[in-house]
Amino acid sequence: MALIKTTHCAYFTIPLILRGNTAVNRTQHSNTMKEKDHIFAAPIERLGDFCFDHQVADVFPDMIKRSVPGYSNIISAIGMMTARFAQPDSRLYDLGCSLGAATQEMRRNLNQSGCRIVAVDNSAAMVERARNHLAAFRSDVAVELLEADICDIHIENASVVVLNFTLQFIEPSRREALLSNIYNGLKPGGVLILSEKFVSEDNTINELLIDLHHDFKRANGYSELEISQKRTALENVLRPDSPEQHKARLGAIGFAHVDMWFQCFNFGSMVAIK
Ligand SMILES: Nc1ncnc2c1ncn2[C@@H]1O[C@H](C[S@+](CC[C@H]([NH3+])C(=O)[O-])CC(=O)[O-])[C@@H](O)[C@H]1O
Ligand SMILES: O=C(O)C(=O)Cc1ccccc1
Repeated sequence: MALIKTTHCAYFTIPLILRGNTAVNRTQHSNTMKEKDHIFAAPIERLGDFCFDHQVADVFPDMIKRSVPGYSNIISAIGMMTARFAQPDSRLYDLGCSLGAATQEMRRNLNQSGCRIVAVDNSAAMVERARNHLAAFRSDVAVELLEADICDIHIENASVVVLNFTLQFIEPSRREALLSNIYNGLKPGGVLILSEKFVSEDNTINELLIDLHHDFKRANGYSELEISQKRTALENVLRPDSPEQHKARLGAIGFAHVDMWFQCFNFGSMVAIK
């Protein structure tokens, strides 16, 4: 198999996508939402850091479904929590919205008047596709889609804030300020839904959960090469905290109630209420 050289991004310069054994020119495929993730299928000679570029955005629904245990359950529960926690005339935030899966579920379940959803991502490729994706559904709920760094936006009048597998990509030294900004922008009784990949503080359990996650990926058709190359590409950019670290930080910021509501292997979701 041919080696694919890259520069900064793990796959930045790859001109082709692979479908089974066939290399296909990307421009022939406009139906990006149905692309299968083969990004790490071929050996990559100089593996750079993982980033959310056009290549990832094109395969993202397939990638996240096959890589994150519980992802679709979490998206459904975000809808359920929206129905419970949304307050009239408030804002709902989807921070690191990617293609807008959580935004769309919030929108479908919103049962209060005068609300607006603010969906934010700093990847131009994601925002472009999210705009098309969200435009495909009929809804009376206003959605503001911003291409911005979630650390730079002002959060206000919020009843629901979603960080669905986004905080893990934020520089660790900036996480506390971001969460404080969210806390300050939440109304009393408002909720933060925080989904993350976790590291376990017990080494044996940590290794077990990582192995089980890799089994999950194997069961979803990823090869050993795909698993190991993606793992390397993610090393410097996805830095997980432990559930204990998350709980302590959210409590110290001021959240009145914090707990894990879902966990599968080393992935899970927490709820924090102001
Ligand atoms: N500083 C930042 N500012 C804005 N966006 C950022 C930043 N850093 C990373 N992102 C964005 O956060 C998203 C993380 S994916 C979220 C899935 C989605 N929530 C979903 O429910 O489908 C999770 C994953 O791929 O594991 C990407 O779209 C990044 O561009
Ligand atoms: O695939 C992984 O190993 C993950 O940790 C999840 C993931 C999913 C999509 C983009 C980046 C990481």
